[in-house]
Amino acid sequence: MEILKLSTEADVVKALATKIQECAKKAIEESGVFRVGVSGGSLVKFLATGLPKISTDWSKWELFFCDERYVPTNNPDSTFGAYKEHLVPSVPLNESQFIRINSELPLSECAADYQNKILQKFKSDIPSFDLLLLGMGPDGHTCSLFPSHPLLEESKLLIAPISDSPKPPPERVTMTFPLVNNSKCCIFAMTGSGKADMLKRILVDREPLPAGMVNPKNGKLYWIVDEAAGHHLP
Ligand SMILES: O=C1O[C@H](COP(=O)(O)O)[C@@H](O)[C@H](O)[C@H]1O
Repeated sequence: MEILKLSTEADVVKALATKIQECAKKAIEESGVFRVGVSGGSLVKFLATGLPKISTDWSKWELFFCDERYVPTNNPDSTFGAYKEHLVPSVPLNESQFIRINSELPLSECAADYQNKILQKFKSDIPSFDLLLLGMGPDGHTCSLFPSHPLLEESKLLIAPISDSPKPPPERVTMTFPLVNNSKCCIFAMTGSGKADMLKRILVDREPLPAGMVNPKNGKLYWIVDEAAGHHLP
């Protein structure tokens, strides 16, 4: 694990974009495709600001969702909707490069359908994403994996439905730890003092909270934080 503590949010955005560019280059050279999982929340703004400045073969990108809210794309809570509005207009990505949930299916079918879409792309039992871009809520959740929730123990499903998310909206689909921790690289990016206490609990006190359970077994893990978020970190 590597922690990059940088001065400002602009520095975080730049360092994040650089790491993504490196990961994409490596993946495209090795396999001709870059498969990346994205999260929602504040990460959307970081990517919409940083990614237009990188150099990459955008046609080789396939984008998946670490978690997605079970709402139609035109709902303000939709993570795909946020990328469609804030990222897609600024980079040469087509909407078809985003592998999305079908929110017209019942929730549990929607999760199973999304898992199948991922399995078909990877053609392996437990896919290994080139990169997962993760956020952390002030309660320590990542993806839609919340503290003390039974989904933290999920061992069979790679993509699970959740209907009792403590953060609205309550219905979502999410990657589970067997999938997250099989990725080649995970990067957390966060800024602001609202994350500082939880970062200390996870990275210094090592409390077993969801974001602290991200630990790719054969991959790399980076935390990129600004001075305010990393206030309690050495
Ligand atoms: O609800 C969610 O929250 C987390 C954290 O969001 P942030 O705004 O605090 O960065 C996000 O990573 C996740 O994808 C999203 O569904």
